[in-house]
Amino acid sequence: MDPMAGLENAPMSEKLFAYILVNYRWVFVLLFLLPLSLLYDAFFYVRNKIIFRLRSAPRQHDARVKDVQRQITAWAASGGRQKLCTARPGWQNMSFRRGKYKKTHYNVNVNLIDILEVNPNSRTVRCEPMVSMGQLTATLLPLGWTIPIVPELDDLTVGGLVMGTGVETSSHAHGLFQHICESYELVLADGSVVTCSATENSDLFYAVPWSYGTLGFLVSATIRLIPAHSFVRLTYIPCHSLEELSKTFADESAKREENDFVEGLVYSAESGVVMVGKSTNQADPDRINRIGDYWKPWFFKHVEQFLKTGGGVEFIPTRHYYHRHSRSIFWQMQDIVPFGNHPIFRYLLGWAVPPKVSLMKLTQGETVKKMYETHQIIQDMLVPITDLAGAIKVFHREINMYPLWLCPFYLPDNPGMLRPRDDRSQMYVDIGAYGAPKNPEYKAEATTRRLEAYVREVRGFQMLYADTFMTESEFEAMFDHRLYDRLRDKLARTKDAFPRVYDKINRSARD
Ligand SMILES: Cc1cc2nc3c(=O)[nH]c(=O)nc-3n(C[C@H](O)[C@H](O)[C@H](O)COP(=O)(O)OP(=O)(O)OC[C@H]3O[C@@H](n4cnc5c(N)ncnc54)[C@H](O)[C@@H]3O)c2cc1C
Ligand SMILES: NC(=O)C1=CN([C@@H]2O[C@H](COP(=O)(O)OP(=O)(O)OC[C@H]3O[C@@H](n4cnc5c(N)ncnc54)[C@H](OP(=O)(O)O)[C@@H]3O)[C@@H](O)[C@H]2O)C=CC1
Ligand SMILES: CC(C)=CCC[C@@H](C)[C@H]1CC[C@H]2C3=C(CC[C@]12C)[C@@]1(C)CC[C@H](O)C[C@@H]1CC3
Repeated sequence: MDPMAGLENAPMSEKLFAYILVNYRWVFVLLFLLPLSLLYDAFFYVRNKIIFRLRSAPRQHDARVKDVQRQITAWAASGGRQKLCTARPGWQNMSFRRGKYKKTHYNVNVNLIDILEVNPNSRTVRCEPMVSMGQLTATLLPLGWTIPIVPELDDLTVGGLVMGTGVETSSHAHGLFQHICESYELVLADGSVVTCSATENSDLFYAVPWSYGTLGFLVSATIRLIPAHSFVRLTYIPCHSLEELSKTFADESAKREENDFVEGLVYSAESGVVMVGKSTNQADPDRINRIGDYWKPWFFKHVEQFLKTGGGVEFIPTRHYYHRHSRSIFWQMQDIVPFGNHPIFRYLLGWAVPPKVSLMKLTQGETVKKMYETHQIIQDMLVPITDLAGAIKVFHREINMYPLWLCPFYLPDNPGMLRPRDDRSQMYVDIGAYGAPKNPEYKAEATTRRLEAYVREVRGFQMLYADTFMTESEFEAMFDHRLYDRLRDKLARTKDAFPRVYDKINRSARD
């Protein structure tokens, strides 16, 4: 990254400071953020153990819901002039941005952080909204269960994934995070508590995903469980042309019964590796690879080798597979600790990484933030899988940056914000771009706007944790607001209480 960009006329001392901040950020990360991250995790580990022993969470849930209701009553009693949002501070969420609205809206504390019930009979797990993916896999796997989609990264929360979205490499079979949820319990703007599912208050059930907390507060979600296996048998298929890559990826994604996981990493305009996984309890001991062990190379670097060696098969412990990109935060760690994948670093300090995304966000300061805004792209664009090759060409032209993450997902023709092209259930692919574009013409706003226009043209979607530069009418062309608006008209006080989605996610609403 060029730390001097935008500082051409600044005093020398300021330029030097910016240079150190950006290029030697790793010193601060190693000395402060890693120990802080460890302390933070250790605290919650002990806390969860105690709560689990006391079995206290289910008893406390009703009281916690009443507390959310009480806050809404207090808001109404105070005149209800401000709009409502959750009180979760902006630095804690899994996005580069913080909502400016947190400072102006009425903050409702929805601090519900426990797993309420693991029910093997109904094959469901009931979670409060702040339960994280790391917490969920740590709890469920030892019991022999898992949820069908475990979105990576560890700190993603159930609430954020329901109100936003979640996607993972099992999504070609199971859909998005919303599609594995059986019901939601919400506190609405009039203070009432409702439960919704595909058969009860179904309009609300289908309107909640992608509503970004603008229809009500989620206080619990019931999520489907499937049996967990010990290993993922992962086959690496190297591809040496765009045609081969997109065809292999689409063909493997279409095998919804056969393949439990499908993922692609694109390493250049003409090469990539498609990975196909199958859950199993039997592993060939000679081919077990515990990729999550701290001394192991970063996963995306490991996968790249298969382009040269010609493919292979490995057995990866399931939890290691779920969190395979966590240590390297996909490939963002290479910009933060440039020598983070060096064997000496891995053996000495690999056990302490990654630093928490939230703490990096909290401590990044204006200079680093500006560098990321100008020189990095963090985007996920969702397009019909039939457009994959065309989309990779567009990404190559616009950003010329690798790796790109490919994750297929099945989009059923359900009511709600996300209508598949031609109103027909079909396979989509999430193309994730995280890093510094190599195209010298890259301009954050102009380039992202061109990518957004392309995605609208092919009837795709943009993930909204990322920066969006769409106007409101472009946004409404991408997302179907009919059911959402009907619900906002129908549910008492909702329009007064909550902003519209666009008001929360557009670029000017976020710092
Ligand atoms: C029937 C049942 C009821 C429960 N009821 C409650 C309850 O009322 N309240 C409550 O709080 N919890 C409850 N739990 C969940 C319990 O708190 C979990 O065990 C806890 O969330 C994590 O367990 P652990 O770390 O001891 O798991 P372990 O199996 O010991 O952890 C496995 C590994 O995961 C790692 N790990 C642990 N947490 C994380 C994380 N967040 N991110 C990344 N890695 C992690 C650990 O370091 C360890 O290496 C319940 C679980 C069950 C099965
Ligand atoms: N693998 C993946 O699929 C990845 C997904 N993401 C994205 O990250 C986001 C999730 O991150 P996370 O940090 O967990 O969530 P956030 O705190 O970012 O929350 C996302 C949205 O959900 C709303 N929300 C959260 N909890 C509740 C609740 N209990 N009731 C009502 N509204 C709620 C928030 O409202 P408010 O603004 O009022 O707080 C916010 O608008 C999602 O948007 C997801 O798409 C990011 C990386 C990877
Ligand atoms: C798998 C999917 C769908 C998305 C993954 C997105 C993540 C790679 C990004 C989401 C939030 C991003 C942030 C950073 C890195 C990339 C993400 C984790 C930083 C940690 C980069 C360094 C900055 O100083 C702070 C950023 C916070 C958000």
